Amino acid sequence: MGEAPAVLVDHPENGHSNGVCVKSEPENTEITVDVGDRIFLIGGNHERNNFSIGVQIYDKISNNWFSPIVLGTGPKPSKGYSAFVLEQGRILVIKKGSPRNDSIWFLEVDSPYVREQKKLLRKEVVAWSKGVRGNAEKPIVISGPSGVGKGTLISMLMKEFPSMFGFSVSHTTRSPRSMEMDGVHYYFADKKVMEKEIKDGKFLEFASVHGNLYGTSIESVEAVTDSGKRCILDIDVQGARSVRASSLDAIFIFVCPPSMKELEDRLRARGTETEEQIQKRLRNAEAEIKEGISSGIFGLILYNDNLEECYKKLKNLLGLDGLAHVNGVEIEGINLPIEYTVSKMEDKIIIQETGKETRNKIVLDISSLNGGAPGRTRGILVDAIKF
Ligand SMILES: Nc1nc2c(ncn2[C@@H]2O[C@H](COP(=O)(O)OP(=O)(O)O)[C@@H](O)[C@H]2O)c(=O)[nH]1
Ligand SMILES: Nc1ncnc2c1ncn2[C@@H]1O[C@H](COP(=O)(O)OP(=O)(O)O)[C@@H](O)[C@H]1O
Repeated sequence: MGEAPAVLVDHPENGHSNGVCVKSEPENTEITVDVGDRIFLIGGNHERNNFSIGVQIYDKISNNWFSPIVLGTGPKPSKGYSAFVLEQGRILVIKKGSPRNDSIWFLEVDSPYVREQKKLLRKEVVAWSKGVRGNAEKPIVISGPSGVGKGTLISMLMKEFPSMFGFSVSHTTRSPRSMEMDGVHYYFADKKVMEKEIKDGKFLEFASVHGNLYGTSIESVEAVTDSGKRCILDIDVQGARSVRASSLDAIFIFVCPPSMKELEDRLRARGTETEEQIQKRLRNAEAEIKEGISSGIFGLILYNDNLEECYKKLKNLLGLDGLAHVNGVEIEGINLPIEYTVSKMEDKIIIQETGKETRNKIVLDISSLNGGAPGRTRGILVDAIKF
């Protein structure tokens, strides 16, 4: 490997590290990407092993090839690749013929993380990070009036996806219900102790709800995140407002009842509150629903009429059934067509199906990427257009 490859790089802005479009031939098992003084060869016969594609670097100044340390779990070899150089020292790699949860990857070549690792390891370093659609891994805040079914929906989600979700256990000064366990449903706290901890900055948010103090400790959320799970918070509208103003980048779902009468029936049927408590909850419900719908805090509103249908919709919103609504368009994962051309226009990657009468166009919006190696790169928005 003593010379530069016959480059299939199309670089109208030669020498710039941003916005360079690289074309891939349909069946290229490798791709070269030009970034400043370097050419990155991704894939090809230089695979690290069968499990992850390899990366080689050609240094234009010294005319030398070398192998960097490749951090992270990279993509498996594929039938072909397309690649684009993005800002912040990363290369977007689109894999051909891959399952939809494995088609978009980022090779970080000069990101802050890679620069830090280079310093630490005193070697050339690149790092893989898988691209994740939308906000798939953000914590989920679920609010709604008492008795609407938040707890029921959350239990269903945790039961079906036990390794995926973790519940943020709140603190409360209310008394436990007969089936509730300390540390599982709530931390049942003494008011004075909880107030002191709030003062000490241990809480992400807190609120007085139906006459009791409730709050989410920072520790509760961190414990879930540390275990690698996606955190679910069941908190009231005031709490949701505080979380929105905090640094926690969450998605906000508000659950509405089909009617006030149905809400009342559910609360009574649950049989966990006294008549007085039920009346208080119902009085508060109207204001909560009004605020939930009109405050702009909640990006997603669910109507819990038929439980199964509502649960299905919830899974759909969270992308758990392979379907997700993005800008009102329903599409299935990032399922790339078999034959396509790919191009980049500013912050959008346009993948256009070829060779068929009905051609699908998929647009990946990469304008608000976040995260990255050593974790996932999040924030890809996907839109699909049929024409
Ligand atoms: N702000 C805030 N609200 C919470 C927290 N934990 C629970 N809540 C809310 O407090 C309200 C009462 O909860 P709970 O006593 O369990 O009664 P339920 O809603 O009738 O099941 C609900 O709206 C919960 O969403 C919390 O940590 N912070
Ligand atoms: N869609 C639904 N249809 C009928 N009953 C429901 C539905 N969703 C929940 N329930 C019932 O309503 C009651 C209140 O639900 P729960 O999950 O405790 O509400 P929340 O946590 O919002 O206070 C429970 O007895 C639950 O079984």
